[in-house]
Amino acid sequence: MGRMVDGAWQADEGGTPGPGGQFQRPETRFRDRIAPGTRFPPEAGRYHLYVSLACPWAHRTLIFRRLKGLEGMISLSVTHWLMGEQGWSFEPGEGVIPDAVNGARHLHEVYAKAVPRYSGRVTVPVLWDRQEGTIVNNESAEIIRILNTAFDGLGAKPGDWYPPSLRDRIDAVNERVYATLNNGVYRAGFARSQAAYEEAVRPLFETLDWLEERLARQPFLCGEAATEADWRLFTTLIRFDAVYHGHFKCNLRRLVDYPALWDHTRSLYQHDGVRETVDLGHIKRHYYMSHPWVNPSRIVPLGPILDLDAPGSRRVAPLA
Ligand SMILES: N[C@@H](CCC(=O)N[C@@H](CS)C(=O)NCC(=O)O)C(=O)O
Repeated sequence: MGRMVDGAWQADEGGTPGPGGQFQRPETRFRDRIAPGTRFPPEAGRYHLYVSLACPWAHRTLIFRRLKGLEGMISLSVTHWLMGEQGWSFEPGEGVIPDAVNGARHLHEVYAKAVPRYSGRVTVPVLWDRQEGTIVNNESAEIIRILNTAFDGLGAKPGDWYPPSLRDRIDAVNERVYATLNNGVYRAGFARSQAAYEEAVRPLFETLDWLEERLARQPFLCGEAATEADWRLFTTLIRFDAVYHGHFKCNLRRLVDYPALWDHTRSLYQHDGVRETVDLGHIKRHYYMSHPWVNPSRIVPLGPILDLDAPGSRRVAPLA
């Protein structure tokens, strides 16, 4: 891992822990929107998405690109699974899509093109604008909102995954799921003290219990329709038994031990085109090989065996 300081790459070991050994996630830097009449108007063929198939935050944006049928309008690069000394790269490998826009070998070159003296972390996802030659946004929560509506006038697939009538409910679920689960798995896995680890794992499983109870009563997190909140949960849960349970020590229970959550995960996985966005090979190799301070042998476990194709019972559709 590493970071940029004044436009130059510097290797490090995954950020600075807090005083109690807690993992601290830094703020993202590029926060613009795509909207008519702005510096970044909606246009087919203008924007490019950089993702890693391993990363749950980038995975959200890949899913929204698919849900909204934007493959023909927004081009894609996929990094190599290994995040090594130089950070994310486009070294050849199975599933890697090289950077045809900027010709970068490493993602940090893309950040340096946007801001030559950039200081900060070099993360995926990145939404790039070919015309201005810069980064529009590198915050997944915002990129999925952009993809959800910005291209609707240009022929994106209909469907609002963040409908006004459900926003309060979606925001409330997102807040808890982000703090204790999406980011909670990292707080557990990157903790540098026993106390920091336990402080992360206990609320994480309280949230899983709370979600299980909710999904036993209703098909989706905010009621009868699937929403953004379900997709934000999905990208963490699809990685749960394969990496967070072992590599990040989130092991009080497995996802498959929660019948409703496991059914919900499979239902989303089986929704139109979503399984093609899931690459457990990239996911497992990335985590087990990229964090040598967590897994010094870099051995990638063979299991678990997961039957993701066992039929899920929920009919995934946004609010009509
Ligand atoms: N807030 C960002 C977080 C993205 C993020 O942390 N991505 C990780 C991969 S899972 C990354 O690229 N980390 C590299 C680093 O921190 O150096 C988002 O949600 O878009």
